[in-house]
Amino acid sequence: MRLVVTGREGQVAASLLEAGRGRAGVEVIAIGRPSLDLAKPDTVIDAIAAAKPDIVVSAAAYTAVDQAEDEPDLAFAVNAVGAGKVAEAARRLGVPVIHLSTDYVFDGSAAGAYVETDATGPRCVYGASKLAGEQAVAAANPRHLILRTAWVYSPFGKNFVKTMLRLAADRDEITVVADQWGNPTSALDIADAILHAAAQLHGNKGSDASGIYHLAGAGETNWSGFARHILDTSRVLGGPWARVRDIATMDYPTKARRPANSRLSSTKFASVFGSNAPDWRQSTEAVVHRVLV
Ligand SMILES: NC(=O)C1=CN([C@@H]2O[C@H](COP(=O)(O)OP(=O)(O)OC[C@H]3O[C@@H](n4cnc5c(N)ncnc54)[C@H](OP(=O)(O)O)[C@@H]3O)[C@@H](O)[C@H]2O)C=CC1
Ligand SMILES: Cc1cn([C@H]2C[C@H](O)[C@@H](COP(=O)(O)OP(=O)(O)O[C@H]3O[C@@H](C)C(=O)[C@@H](O)[C@H]3O)O2)c(=O)[nH]c1=O
Ligand SMILES: [Mg+2]
Repeated sequence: MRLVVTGREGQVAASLLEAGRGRAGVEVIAIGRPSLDLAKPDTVIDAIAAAKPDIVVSAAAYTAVDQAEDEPDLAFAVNAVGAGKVAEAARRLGVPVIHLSTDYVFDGSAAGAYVETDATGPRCVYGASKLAGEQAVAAANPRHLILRTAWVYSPFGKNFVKTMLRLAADRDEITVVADQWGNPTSALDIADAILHAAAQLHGNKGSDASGIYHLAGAGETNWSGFARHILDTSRVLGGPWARVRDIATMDYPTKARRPANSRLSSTKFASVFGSNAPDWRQSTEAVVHRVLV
């Protein structure tokens, strides 16, 4: 089974490349700029066809949440039009697409964890562009899994774990918002889940599991709790530590509005594919360990 993933150095792409190297019968190829540029739709079809996928994983995206407020056209070009082209490329080749989306499609006003049928209502440009991407993907290729995940971190690329470790190296105290709740998710776990689902899609060409799925780390926390667990883990391993002080969203002004609650229920993914992401604490510890050691 040959997976072609968009984005060469993104967290999910890098994690899939690593996971693929460790698995017999699985080959993972990453394609990205300049041969595949989501902002240039006419590059997409040829770049994906040339890579000869059995399954396409659409992981590349414009992910700079605050910057997107100033560049809505580019965010939509990449996350909506570009994503749709990736799904179309897969359809033309007769293969499924697994497309990554986000908790930021929700407005955050729900009391509990969001399920796939809950109403969306993005509060920021990034979230709106990703929601438009979901719709473009579903319209372009009937064989699609749209995996909404959240708060992704990994040993690769830029993420909150690395930011906290960097800040702790030269500060005694870090202030972090404690009123936005969600599910930190390791890209290493996302890669495992994608390979698991891809094997079922590939082995079972007729069955239709197409649709939206939530896939996020088990358990829940807020950004402050996440920061504290990152730094407490680091301290045990002899890495940097700082005190984490809880603040409110209004004390940490940002261009983009983020949902106060973006917890995702991963029950549907578990029941259809028989696998789930582990608890966020355990996966955080594994990633902090890899970043430090
Ligand atoms: N990060 C997170 O917290 C979350 C992410 N997601 C979604 O999961 C997916 C994977 O995220 P993650 O791995 O963290 O993303 P990253 O931000 O780590 O990587 C994004 C990738 O997209 C590539 N990219 C950006 N613009 C273009 C373009 N115009 N053409 C081609 N490639 C482009 C980047 O390439 P380059 O390296 O050249 O810049 C990079 O490889 C995305 O769809 C994202 O929206 C969902 C929830 C949470
Ligand atoms: C660095 C920092 C952030 N924060 C806050 C800001 C924000 O509310 C929260 C997380 O900060 P970030 O900049 O990592 O958040 P953000 O870039 O919004 O993360 C999001 O990225 C996109 C791609 C997604 O799809 C989402 O699931 C989510 O992971 O923590 C602090 O309170 N203190 C700090 O020192
Ligand atoms: Mg990996």
